Amino acid sequence: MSAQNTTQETKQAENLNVLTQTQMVIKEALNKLGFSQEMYELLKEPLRFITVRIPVRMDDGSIKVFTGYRAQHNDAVGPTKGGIRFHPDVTEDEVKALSLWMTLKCGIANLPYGGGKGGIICEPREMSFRELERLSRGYVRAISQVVGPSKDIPAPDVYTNSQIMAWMMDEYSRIREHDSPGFITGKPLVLGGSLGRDSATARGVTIAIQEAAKVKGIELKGARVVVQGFGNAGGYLAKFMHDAGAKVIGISDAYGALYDPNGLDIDYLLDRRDSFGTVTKLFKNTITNEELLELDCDILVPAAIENQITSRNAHNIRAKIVVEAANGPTTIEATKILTERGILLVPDVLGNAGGVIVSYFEWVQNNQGLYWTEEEVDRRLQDILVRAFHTVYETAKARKVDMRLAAYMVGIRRTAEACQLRGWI
Ligand SMILES: NC(=O)c1ccc[n+]([C@@H]2O[C@H](COP(=O)([O-])OP(=O)(O)OC[C@H]3O[C@@H](n4cnc5c(N)ncnc54)[C@H](O)[C@@H]3O)[C@@H](O)[C@H]2O)c1
Repeated sequence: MSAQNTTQETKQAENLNVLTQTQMVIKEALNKLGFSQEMYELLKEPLRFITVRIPVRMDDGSIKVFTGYRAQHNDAVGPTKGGIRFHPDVTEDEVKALSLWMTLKCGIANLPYGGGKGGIICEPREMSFRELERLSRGYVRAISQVVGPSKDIPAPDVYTNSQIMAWMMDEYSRIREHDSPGFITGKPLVLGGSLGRDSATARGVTIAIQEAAKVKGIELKGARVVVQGFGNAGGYLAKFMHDAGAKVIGISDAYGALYDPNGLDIDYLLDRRDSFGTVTKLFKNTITNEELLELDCDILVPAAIENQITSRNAHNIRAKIVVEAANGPTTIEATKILTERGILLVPDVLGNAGGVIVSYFEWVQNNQGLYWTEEEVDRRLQDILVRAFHTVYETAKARKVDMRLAAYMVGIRRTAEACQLRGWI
């Protein structure tokens, strides 16, 4: 058998379905915590999942019908919470997996929420501003019965932003006939957004990197950092790393990657980036995303999409720390390989929880009508994430499990207990 065949078979054998991968780890986490098989049966899928059809009048006068989803994983702890993704590759399983991850994040950060998530199959990069507005409003009309400030609270995700949140909030407020800022988070500041929400995910990733670097004895000043994805999460993160004195030697977007062993000019790249996080198209000397991931560096941050580190390339990763800003960038198989190789992996449900934590702060501020300073937001975020990092890290050590399984154990426990206390299981 040729080496090429073996690689292909390994790839085929590896489970790349994000939902079934997540279910496997949830099952193991519940087992380790001593919960029953029935608990797994309840938590392996969202409690509620709806599919909607959204007719949109396009600029040329035609009508296009889009498919959207909303998943509500579990509301035993409180209302469900999670972003809305606009992407051509959105699938039912992806939205479900994303909602399960939101439950885990809220559990790790101790927020009074369960997980939710939404998505629309569309190509926003090819739609006009007005078409995007009509699609956003149409989605809210389609899901308005099952969402709300004390039911299910959406937020931004891939290819959605504060403008889209503003349209959605406006549509919901019109339907309900009263102002409802607490319906959605990630809003512009003048519409009840929170200071620090835009950069919250990257701030959280930065805190996780700082704690992981301490554990690994790596000095952040001068550390070589590679970031895959240059959108909301990756762009801010590259900037924060640069400002902390680290050397950002590689960044990428959907079209390619840039590499400079002496450090890239992040401010310049952010300046030239478009609203979809694209910048590499402007350059000739690009490398591929695959090459980027295997660069010699201290800290690697996948901040784009799923299944980027798999059994195919995990042996070639040269970073000492991998912090997942994206959701689901590393497969279960690759997690094992990285852990065996002594690479410290900070999993998504911990690494990128900063987004939902500051979304929670935004919702709290909307509910109380009293707004906080950016310093207060940052201080509270720091407190929660430092505690969460060490809880997960200590669990991994004490239970002799990898960081992902430890994070799942910490994250799922509260929801499982709440289901028991409510008498559901
Ligand atoms: N924004 C948040 O608050 C938040 C919170 C938690 C998790 N996340 C996760 O972080 C990741 C990125 O989200 P974002 O909000 O920064 O999205 P974004 O839309 O702002 O940016 C996405 C970036 O990824 C790049 N990209 C897209 N497809 C790619 C591919 N195939 N290969 C390489 N790069 C690709 C894009 O070019 C862009 O630079 C997602 O997994 C998202 O779920 C985001």
